[in-house]
Amino acid sequence: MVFAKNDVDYSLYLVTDSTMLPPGTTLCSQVEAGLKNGVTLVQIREKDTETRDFVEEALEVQKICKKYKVPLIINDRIDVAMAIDADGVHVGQSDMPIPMVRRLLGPSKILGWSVGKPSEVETLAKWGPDMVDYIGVGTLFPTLTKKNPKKSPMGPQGAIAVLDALEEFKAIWCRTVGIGGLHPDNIQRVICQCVSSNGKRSLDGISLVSDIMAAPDACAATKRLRGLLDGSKYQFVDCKLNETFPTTASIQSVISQVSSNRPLVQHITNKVHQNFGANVTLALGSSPIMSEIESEVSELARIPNASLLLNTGSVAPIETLKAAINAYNEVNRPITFDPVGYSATETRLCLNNTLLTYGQFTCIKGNCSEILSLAKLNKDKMKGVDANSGNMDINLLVRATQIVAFQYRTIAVCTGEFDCVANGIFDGKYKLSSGTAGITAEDLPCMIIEDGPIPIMGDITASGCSLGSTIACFIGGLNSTGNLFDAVVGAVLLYKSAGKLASTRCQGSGSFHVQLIDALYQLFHENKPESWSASLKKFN
Ligand SMILES: Cc1ncc(COP(=O)(O)OP(=O)(O)O)c(N)n1
Ligand SMILES: Cc1ncsc1CCOP(=O)(O)O
Ligand SMILES: [Mg+2]
Repeated sequence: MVFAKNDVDYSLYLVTDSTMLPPGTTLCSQVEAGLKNGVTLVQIREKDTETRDFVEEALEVQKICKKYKVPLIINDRIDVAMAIDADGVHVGQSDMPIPMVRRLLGPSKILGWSVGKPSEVETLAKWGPDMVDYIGVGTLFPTLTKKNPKKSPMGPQGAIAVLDALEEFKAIWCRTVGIGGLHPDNIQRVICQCVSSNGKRSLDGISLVSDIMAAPDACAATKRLRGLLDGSKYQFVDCKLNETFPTTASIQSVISQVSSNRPLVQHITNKVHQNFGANVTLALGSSPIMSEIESEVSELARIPNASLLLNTGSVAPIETLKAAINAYNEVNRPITFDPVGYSATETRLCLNNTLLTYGQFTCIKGNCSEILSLAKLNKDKMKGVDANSGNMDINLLVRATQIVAFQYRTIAVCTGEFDCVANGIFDGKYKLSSGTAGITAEDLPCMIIEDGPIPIMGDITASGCSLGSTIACFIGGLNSTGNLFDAVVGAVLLYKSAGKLASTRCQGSGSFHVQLIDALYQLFHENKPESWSASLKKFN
């Protein structure tokens, strides 16, 4: 049986490994369970098996694949593939060179290549459409299955760079599967986020080993994976995610919800911000808890209207941060991420990037330097953690905010003399292969909030961090019918107006701290956004 290459379904690609079989299962029983429940492509990968045994196993698996009319790919071993007339081969960067493999296999067989960086895409594009049919993009996340991996995990952002390269070098024919550490808790996020910048391409599927091969119930495991792939809606917070633009009326509704729901806002933040953040949270009718205790994050996340603010100014142990992200993602509660000093040092860059690949954030906020760095649009290296405000070009900042929102599938906030808020959530929708149907970052809804310069805002500590507290209160306090974009824009509008009001009432930076809390308290409890001083306008 020869499979037409355009008919290959890459959506759920099982790679075998008989070293992790649970008791009472066999290589063939796990493969058949997968095929019965939605596996669409199989690769036999037996790294430590003698050739004779490998051939016999491959023939057994081939029989089952034929029964379900699913192609069988052989890992590494071109000789075995030819010997049993398999449907294709997968090789990596250190295996036999692709042109040789293609010459041995002939033009009709499926040929897959492991790709981890754009330069490898450039090579396959130069070879043209008769060489590589699909690429395994990874390793996405840490995994114990592949021994001594040569590269560190690339995360969704690394996969986006590969997808962008396929578009840049016009390898339109080439299909893609993500691989490495893929499990139900990250698959939807990967498909959602891994979209090329031109919006035209997302992964064609996911490839995995242990989630099925090590599953005591491979049928159930496969059914769960199939459901995630076909779900097409990643609801990572339990709020309405539509694309309407915020108004003062909708912001008034948000404040009413926050006031009645009194959200619990867990702060994992820097020491300087803790006290002020707690007082800002209280002023906004919410309940702060400054906890960095790993063992209680799951319990806190399950409290009604719980909301997490993760500020990496001075960090809790990374395992605590990861546990918190997991806990809030698991129960679909919002996380506001403030990557303080994002790329100011290698340490902060590594920490923040690790966390950014680790979970889904409802809102990512930063000053203009941090957002420009996140969007890879920063010209000079960040210095310290202060915003390099200067006379920034509004178009550049809006573009950067939209790129961050698009790439992290989040609501991005860029703070400075004027604030930008862009909505990259796409209503939680995702689709294999065709990305966002051509919608790009610059198409994202973006709001500008202005109230003129408030220089004294930069003369106190934790003013930027406390906008994070405000956002966390607003998105945490929403009803399930609440609108996230309204909530984040409302938080920014309130904070900017309160800052302006406080600056007119204070005698210096000491009293500004107090006046800012009073102004937040007053504007929140009055709840008359139409009378606030800051202006709200659509950018596009
Ligand atoms: C679908 C898919 N993607 C990547 C790999 C890894 O192949 P390779 O880099 O050759 O490493 P080994 O699998 O040979 O250890 C794969 N096998 N399948
Ligand atoms: C073969 C391979 N190539 C890159 S990661 C990997 C193993 C993936 O295994 P798992 O799905 O169990 O993480
Ligand atoms: Mg290999």
